[in-house]
Amino acid sequence: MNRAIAQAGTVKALGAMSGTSLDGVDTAVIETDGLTISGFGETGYRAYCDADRAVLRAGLGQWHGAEVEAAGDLVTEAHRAALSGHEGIDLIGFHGQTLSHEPHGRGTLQVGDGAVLAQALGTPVVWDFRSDDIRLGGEGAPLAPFFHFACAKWAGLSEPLCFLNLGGVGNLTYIDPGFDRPEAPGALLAFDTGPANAPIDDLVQARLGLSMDRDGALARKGSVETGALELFLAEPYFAKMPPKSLDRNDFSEMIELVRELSDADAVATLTGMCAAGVAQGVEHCPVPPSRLLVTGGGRNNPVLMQMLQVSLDCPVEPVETIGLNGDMLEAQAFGYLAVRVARGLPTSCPGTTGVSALVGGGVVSIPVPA
Ligand SMILES: Nc1ncnc2c1ncn2[C@@H]1O[C@H](COP(=O)(O)OP(=O)(O)OP(=O)(O)O)[C@@H](O)[C@H]1O
Ligand SMILES: CC(=O)N[C@H]1[C@@H]2OC[C@@H](O2)[C@@H](O)[C@@H]1O[C@H](C)C(=O)O
Repeated sequence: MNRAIAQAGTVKALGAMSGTSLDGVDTAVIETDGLTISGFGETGYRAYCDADRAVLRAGLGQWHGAEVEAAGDLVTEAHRAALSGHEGIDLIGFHGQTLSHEPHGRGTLQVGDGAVLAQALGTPVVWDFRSDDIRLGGEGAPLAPFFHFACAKWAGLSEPLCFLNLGGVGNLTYIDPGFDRPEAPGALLAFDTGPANAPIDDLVQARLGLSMDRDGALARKGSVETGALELFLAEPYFAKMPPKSLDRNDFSEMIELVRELSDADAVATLTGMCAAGVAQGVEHCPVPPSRLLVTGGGRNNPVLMQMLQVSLDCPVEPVETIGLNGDMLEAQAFGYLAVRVARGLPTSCPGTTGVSALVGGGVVSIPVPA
């Protein structure tokens, strides 16, 4: 019996995440028993080249067909390369690449084949983390909150706080570390706050051939167009109570709201929309958070971080402030969640996805000896 699938003890899990920004594959080792974090190990990053990104972009919003197949093959191969070479791994947590997400419609689609990876790498792989949650009426996302809870415990935090991921999409996790289990009612509240970097990336790519507004250089020169911001916040999503989640392109019409603006004003306005979505989301927290710990690439954007700081009454800091690696938190999360799935522990609850009951969904693929 594989150690990681046994019912106790700390194991070395290797997590992998390819997120909605389509920037590349993050990999990270985490030592855990599925409850507490014992340590963080080596990390890796394999960037997608422009040709890779074009294949993935062609699959966005699709559910079937040649573009989905091509994206899936690319993701599997990219992960086979990225996950090779790590020593002494007991279990792999493979998220795959989300192409489409419509939890109360067609469901959710993450491409990449964990069974192929298990066989190629000779290591058990946990994958397809979101489907069971949706089958039980949940949003299927966000799933990192159970890991954020473990991180808060690892850091010895005791006051209610929030983790905020600023990737292509933003997601917020409210945590009350006073509880001893993430699934305890009241321990967690989580949801997607709105678009984060995806619309900014898409606009600067289309207008300027840039992959991002690096360091907020453009936003710094621009001004937020308040009319567009008000139209954005009038979107029904923001009045909706959690649970709620988003597809990467749910707000792609935002680009229309800034079409007539200069590059700097358009980027500043999209950045302001991201911050406004977060500020609106924090209002849902049961008590005001003592601090907001920011992870994901958006924490590197000083203009966005400043907009968040002036919008909130608590300190807004990168997760590095408490010794975490904001580039790798999602990869670590799927290593952590993989151990939980393998050991029959929940990975989502009503407070994080609106699922009707605790669920620890996922497929465990075991390599067949040659
Ligand atoms: N120095 C920087 N300045 C501004 N933005 C940055 C910087 N570094 C990264 N970013 C932004 O962060 C994005 C990547 O963030 P991240 O890797 O967390 O996204 P992801 O994990 O793919 O998305 P998600 O969490 O939604 O799945 C980039 O596409 C870019 O927009
Ligand atoms: C369907 C899907 O892949 N959603 C992603 C996306 O990217 C950020 C946000 O929206 C979050 O809800 C989720 O990913 C993170 C890893 C999560 O599940 O916690």
